[in-house]
Amino acid sequence: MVKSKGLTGEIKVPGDKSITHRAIILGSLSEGKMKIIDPLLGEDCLSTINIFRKLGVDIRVNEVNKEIIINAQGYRNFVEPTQVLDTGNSGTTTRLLSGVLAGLPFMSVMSGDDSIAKRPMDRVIEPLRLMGVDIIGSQNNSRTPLVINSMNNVVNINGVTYDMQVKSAQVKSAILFAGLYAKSDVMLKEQVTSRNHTELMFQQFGIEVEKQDDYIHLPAHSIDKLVTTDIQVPGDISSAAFFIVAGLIIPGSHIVIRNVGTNMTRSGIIEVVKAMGGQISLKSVSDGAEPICDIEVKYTAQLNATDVYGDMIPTLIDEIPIIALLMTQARGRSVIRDAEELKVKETNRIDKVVESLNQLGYHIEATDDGMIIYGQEKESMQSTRFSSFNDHRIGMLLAIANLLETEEIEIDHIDAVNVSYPSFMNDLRRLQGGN
Ligand SMILES: O=C(O)C1=C[C@@H](OP(=O)(O)O)[C@@H](O)[C@H](O)C1
Ligand SMILES: C=C(OP(=O)(O)O)C(=O)O
Repeated sequence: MVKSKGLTGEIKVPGDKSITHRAIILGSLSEGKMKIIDPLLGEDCLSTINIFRKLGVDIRVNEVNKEIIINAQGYRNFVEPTQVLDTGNSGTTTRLLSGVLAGLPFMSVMSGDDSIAKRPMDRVIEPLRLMGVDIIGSQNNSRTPLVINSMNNVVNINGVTYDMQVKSAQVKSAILFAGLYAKSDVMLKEQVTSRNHTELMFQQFGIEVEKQDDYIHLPAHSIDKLVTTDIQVPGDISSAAFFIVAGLIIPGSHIVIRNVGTNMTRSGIIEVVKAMGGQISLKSVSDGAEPICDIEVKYTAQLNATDVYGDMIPTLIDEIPIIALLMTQARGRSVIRDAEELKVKETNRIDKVVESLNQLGYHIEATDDGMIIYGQEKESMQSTRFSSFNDHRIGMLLAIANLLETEEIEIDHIDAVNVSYPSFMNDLRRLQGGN
């Protein structure tokens, strides 16, 4: 007997984190008033907002209407910050802003929390230096704090032709943001296509970024083409993922998740659920720059194992913790590979997912680039005291995993969920109550 009854009802998850960050950045760089509708107001996006406020941008948050209003004077009117810019727990803020700050005629210093201090920054420092940016980082240019300093207050950024070595949308975006100010074109090639929200939003702001053969092409002096616009943010599929999986694995569940962003570079979890035989269906709501769907899931008694690897990994990288739980419920052995990037997230998510699911009694093993999950093999829990390790996605994974247990578990540092989904526990309770 599982503890929870089925989750039922409708839900709207908060706005997409990646899209909200990019809208704050582009709205701040442009001139004029713009609105971000249904943004994520989680801690990571608030870190991005606070940094632009320190650069002098007028940004208001209306929590009631769920809007961010930016009244910007353009990047030329930014002021030199007098303090270290705090990126909190947000890798996206740190990496994307390293590209943005590169084009500003002053010195800025960025650093974040203990987790950010461990995350690799050489991946952005190296390409930015190739573009002529004066950026240094601690630990031999590999970690925060990052110091970005325009020589004699003159910005001099070159374009670059660059074949990316890491599978990372944050690195791609850092180069593209720096490339906005470049005096020659940027040509960027990815090994594997990562989320393309930066490219799509550049186009919404009037910038002619386009794919040329295998390269993303950004013309020189693109910053001068920026025209501000309002941005409607779709629901975050990475947040929806927790309820997609809960709906599939908790007996009696039937959930509709409204207005979720289903951009193909992000929606790998849908393909995984289909491959496993999960009851899921999508109904298109809008087919604009970022496609939006309602997603309906129903409890599925018979799920089959599947493997996840290669080009699929960037399309579901943040969902892997909760996909691993889904796989524990499937018949057979599932393998996740090519996912070494998980080791450099808020925590080492290969280790922390395996440790947490093992403690719950599941049979799962860590590998060098992923994990092996032996479905439907469960022993009793080793202890009821767990930790999110200050990683929001591990916290939410544990809260959903607990629904399958007869005993209540304790999750230390569950507040970590505020990074990407502040209303997560409330939404979960609401679905448990059936509305
Ligand atoms: O560009 C982005 O908004 C993000 C890209 C991904 O990181 P990487 O680019 O490091 O893979 C993802 O894990 C992160 O949550 C958000
Ligand atoms: C990895 C994540 O975010 P970031 O890299 O922005 O810290 C995440 O949200 O799971």
